[in-house]
Amino acid sequence: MKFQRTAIPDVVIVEPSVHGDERGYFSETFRLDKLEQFLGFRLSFCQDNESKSEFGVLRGLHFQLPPSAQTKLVRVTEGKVLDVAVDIRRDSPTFGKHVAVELSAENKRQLFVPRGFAHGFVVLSESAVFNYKVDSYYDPQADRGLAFDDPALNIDWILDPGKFKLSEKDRKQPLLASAQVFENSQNLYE
Ligand SMILES: Cc1cn([C@H]2C[C@H](O)[C@@H](COP(=O)(O)OP(=O)(O)O[C@H]3O[C@@H](C)C(=O)[C@@H](O)[C@H]3O)O2)c(=O)[nH]c1=O
Repeated sequence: MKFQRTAIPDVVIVEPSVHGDERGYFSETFRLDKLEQFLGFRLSFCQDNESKSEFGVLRGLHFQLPPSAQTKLVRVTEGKVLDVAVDIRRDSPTFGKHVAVELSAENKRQLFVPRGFAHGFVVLSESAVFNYKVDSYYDPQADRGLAFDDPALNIDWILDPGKFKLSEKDRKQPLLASAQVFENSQNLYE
């Protein structure tokens, strides 16, 4: 299992090892000990999620505010997506910047998205199954979002704008400038 920091170092690409043989392959898709050792802090994932979406579906950008902030470890088990994490920790040198990584069933890559980030993805294949772990339970009161097409974020979502399929909620998410964000990144993992 390999870990690779991205341009925003707190966001990490995880690449599980794949052991192929004549039967197919075997892969450890999650190792808490190795992840914690790489990160240098403890995690406690408590909920697993799965969604399936068709081509052009864009889910995001989403986050939960403290005390329900969520770390996400995300992967794709069918199809291909562009996965995006936006730093919304106001005191961070990369506030408003994002990381975009292609995740697919084929490349088996995972993205570690820490608390303090907004997260979203767009489906680039006919359909995609998206699986992820979170370390805080779903809390609708704390659920917040950001407009995926906020010019201040400048995210290249690859597809033509007319192709996006969004939920009602995601069609009216606020711009970063008016959104409630994470004011203090120091205590996010206390
Ligand atoms: C996220 C979530 C939703 N739900 C319910 C609420 C609603 O009825 C239905 C669909 O919810 P949403 O429209 O919020 O689902 P979705 O747009 O897939 O939301 C997800 O998007 C990605 C990008 C993320 O990063 C996730 O954290 C999550 O916010 O599922 C739960 O019961 N538990 C959950 O953990």
